[in-house]
Amino acid sequence: MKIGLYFGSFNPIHHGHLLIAMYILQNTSLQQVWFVVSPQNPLKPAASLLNEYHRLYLVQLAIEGEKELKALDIEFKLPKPSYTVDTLAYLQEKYPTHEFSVIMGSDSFQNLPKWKNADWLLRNYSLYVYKRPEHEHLPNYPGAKDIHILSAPLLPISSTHIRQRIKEGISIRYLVPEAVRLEIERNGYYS
Ligand SMILES: Nc1ncnc2c1ncn2[C@@H]1O[C@H](COP(=O)(O)OP(=O)(O)OP(=O)(O)O)[C@@H](O)[C@H]1O
Ligand SMILES: O=C(O)c1ccc[n+]([C@@H]2O[C@H](COP(=O)([O-])O)[C@@H](O)[C@H]2O)c1
Repeated sequence: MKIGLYFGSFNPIHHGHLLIAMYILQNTSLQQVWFVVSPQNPLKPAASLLNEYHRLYLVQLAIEGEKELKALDIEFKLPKPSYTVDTLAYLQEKYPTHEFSVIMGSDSFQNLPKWKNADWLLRNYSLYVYKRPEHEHLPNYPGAKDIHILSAPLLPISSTHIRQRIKEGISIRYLVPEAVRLEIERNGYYS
């Protein structure tokens, strides 16, 4: 099966992420999208991170009932911080018959030279890249296997924006699925 891996902190997951996943399923040959929740991005501070199991549960709530979407906790058991190439090697060994590709926003795509073994990743995996505002420039990476640029609809929201709103006591209704909002509010996350 052809699987798109959507790596992220998902701190928390929001409609921007979900819209991309749906766009991928409807407009590419990928058959499933797996959200890989990263406990710790190597390039981001850990300070504002909600516990990884809570973030995973929020993803599960967000995708409940969607057969083509899955939430993965595999990086929880791998060494931290989470290097994408290590996770890819692990997944390929665990699911030898699946063909994996990597989905990312242009912010992550611009940052690729800072990633561990980025050349290996680019040479061996197809990437599905969509443009995010203020990250319009797409660098050219010679030797890359296959880079699909998507014109996906983008919502001008981010997890940072959502955390900020919660801190300021502003509603996050409609920015995240309702089940996610209720779970965040019930537990007082990010406040
Ligand atoms: N509104 C959005 N539309 C499309 N993609 C998004 C959106 N927000 C984040 N992404 C992408 O989702 C992936 C995971 O992102 P991440 O979990 O860091 O979300 P984020 O909203 O960018 O988080 P933060 O604001 O905490 O940095 C990244 O590839 C990022 O480019
Ligand atoms: O492998 C790396 O060197 C690397 C460097 C930066 C980010 N990543 C991964 O990219 C994903 C997106 O990160 P984030 O925090 O922007 O959602 C997340 O899974 C990170 O672990 C991976």
